[in-house]
Amino acid sequence: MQGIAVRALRKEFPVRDKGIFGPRTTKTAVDGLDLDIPPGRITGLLGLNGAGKTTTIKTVATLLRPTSGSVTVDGLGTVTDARAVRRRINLIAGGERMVYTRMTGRENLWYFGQLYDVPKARLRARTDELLALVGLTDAADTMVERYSRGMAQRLAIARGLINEPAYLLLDEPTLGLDAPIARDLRRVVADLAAAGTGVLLTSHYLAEVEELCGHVYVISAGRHLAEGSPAQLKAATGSHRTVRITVTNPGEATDAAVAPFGATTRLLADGSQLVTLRHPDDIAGPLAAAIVGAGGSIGGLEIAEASLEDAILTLADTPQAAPA
Ligand SMILES: Nc1ncnc2c1ncn2[C@@H]1O[C@H](COP(=O)(O)OP(=O)(O)OP(=O)(O)O)[C@@H](O)[C@H]1O
Repeated sequence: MQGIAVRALRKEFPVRDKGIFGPRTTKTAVDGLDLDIPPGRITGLLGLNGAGKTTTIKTVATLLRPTSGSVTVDGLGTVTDARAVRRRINLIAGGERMVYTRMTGRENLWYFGQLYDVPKARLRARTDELLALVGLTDAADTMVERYSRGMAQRLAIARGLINEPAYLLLDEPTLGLDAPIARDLRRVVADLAAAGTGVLLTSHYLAEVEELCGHVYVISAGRHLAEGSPAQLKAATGSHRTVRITVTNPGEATDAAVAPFGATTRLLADGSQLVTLRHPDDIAGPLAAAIVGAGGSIGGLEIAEASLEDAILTLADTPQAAPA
């Protein structure tokens, strides 16, 4: 069976409630999750802070053992066949650099390549390819302790690709990266997925998720909340477009004309008036016509499409999103 299959995954951590002498309890970080990460698709995993995303990714990466339930990668269990699973996957976590500072960039890739059993003949070429891919060719023989934060993070991305993983696990991969490098990384990830790599992505940058992901799971308190393509999630939550119209000659007639649409108006510092309307339909035309009909002069019109961010915020606000 191809793909990563997460089935009824549950992960509890032992915790002490009030300091180290407090009573022992357990914290349930993941509470019965089912996820499918097929080859060739970028699958998003979204949720607010503490929803259980990192715990899920670490469990898929064989770094944590499930309390119950299972994770399989191409049919191989992450507990029973951990070694074989590790050859098929790799993890890039934006917050952690996961590279050695007392080695050069090239030495790091060489070292990790050997850990992943990349054949030596292939490793030399692969190292050069990856250093070029992340823009570190010139810094290849510099100690990582002299790298900037962004350079170290780019090296961590190259490290994550060293074994040409069939599945790539990305936990906030663009966290703290400069915009052009983040954009390059997104392109690399999209190309890898187009070539057949299965990707699991968590990111707080919802525009990034919207751009890349074919399917998104939304979780809350370790449980499944919603899933679908970004377009389906937006439709399901009834996310609204926002229309903003600037009127250069404000007056009561404009207020009266836009009121039936449910629009709000606000006077701006330059004396113009901003009319704002959130609506599921394409209503900018009739709204603008009503303003002009009432004698208003339009100085600007802007339509912001509904975003995945709106959809996630709507989901987070729904009662079932609250932790039980
Ligand atoms: N080792 C641990 N011991 C105890 N509790 C933990 C441990 N790791 C995670 N947790 C708890 O499990 C829950 C889920 O954490 P997790 O890091 O998986 O969430 P997340 O969705 O990745 O959050 P964020 O967006 O903040 O990174 C949180 O309440 C967290 O405090």
